[in-house]
Amino acid sequence: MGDNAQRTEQAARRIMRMNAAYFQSKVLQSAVELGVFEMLAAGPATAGEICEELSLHPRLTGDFLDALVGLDLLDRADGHYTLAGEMADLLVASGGFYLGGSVASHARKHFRAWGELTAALRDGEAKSDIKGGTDGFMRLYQNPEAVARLMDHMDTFNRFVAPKLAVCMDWSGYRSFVDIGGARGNVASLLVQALPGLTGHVFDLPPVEPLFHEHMAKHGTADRVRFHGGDFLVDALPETDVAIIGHVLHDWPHEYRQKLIDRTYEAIRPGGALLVYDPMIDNDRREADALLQSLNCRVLSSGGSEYTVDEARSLVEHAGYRYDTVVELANLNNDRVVIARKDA
Ligand SMILES: C[S@@+](CC[C@H](N)C(=O)[O-])C[C@H]1O[C@@H](n2cnc3c(N)ncnc32)[C@H](O)[C@@H]1O
Repeated sequence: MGDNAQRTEQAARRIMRMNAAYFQSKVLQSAVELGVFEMLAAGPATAGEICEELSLHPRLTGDFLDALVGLDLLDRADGHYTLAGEMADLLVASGGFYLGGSVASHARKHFRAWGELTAALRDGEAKSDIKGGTDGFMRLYQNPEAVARLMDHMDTFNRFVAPKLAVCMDWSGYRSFVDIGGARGNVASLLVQALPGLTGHVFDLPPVEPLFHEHMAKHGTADRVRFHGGDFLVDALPETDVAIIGHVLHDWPHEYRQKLIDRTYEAIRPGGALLVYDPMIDNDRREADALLQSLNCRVLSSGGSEYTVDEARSLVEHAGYRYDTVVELANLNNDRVVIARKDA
């Protein structure tokens, strides 16, 4: 084959891989939804046993299970399927670190919304039933199953953020922080454990409070972190040395982002700091991951999008902060944290 033909074939292969990348996502999501990993965590099983236990159709079961073997999620020996190791362990709810909540959230919410990307690109509308904003979250909090999925999904990502926030700046002069939109307090809880001198506050919508208390009790941090219920665009934020806003700004249009950052400036004591983290876009707008993440925000919430580091800088400077630095967290979704200072 000539060079040209080879290049064409390689390009075609790349396109076709991209085109069918969702096959893998859907096999993974169905395996989680059907409970394949939970069942095999209890012990090996044959295709027939899995088919019967999970009420699958015999015609599809073999290909489905063997595809999971091909994707290194299951093993097969002597006609019995077992979990393949570390990746499969992350999909078993009773294991330490569980990614199944996040996978389920993608199956139910993200995948449907992304299915309408073409329409969204034309009409600019979010394609999930929860379109973001305070009302969107309040509607979501009426559905306990959806809330549980959202909390699991958020904690999947933020559990790797907290240890990095603990070392991204010198906290020694600070005694308190407030995590604004801090949900059930996972970041706050991990942060007070990493930084023993610190008192934490979480500010979130009132329906989150019971989930917060449950989470603090589970993690033994109830005496170190306090919950404040309210609307962060309207109600007074607690006075603090450090404010954290993570995975929040990308749900909101520019004017609301600015309003929230302005409000933190009022709440932070002179000499304090603001930490903003999100999967920010590089200033050159070339990194595909953050840009795809931005489209994800746009199909899920009206007015949501990722933003560049320069845009974050301009938000904090406009509020009166001194921009300090940006730190790459190199975590699951490549968050960047912008650190801004309020002069003493
Ligand atoms: C995507 S989550 C981010 C959670 C957490 N900061 C993290 O990094 O995983 C957004 C949070 O903002 C909260 N939120 C949304 N609108 C709010 C509002 N108007 N006032 C207070 N909290 C709000 C939601 O309840 C939710 O917990």
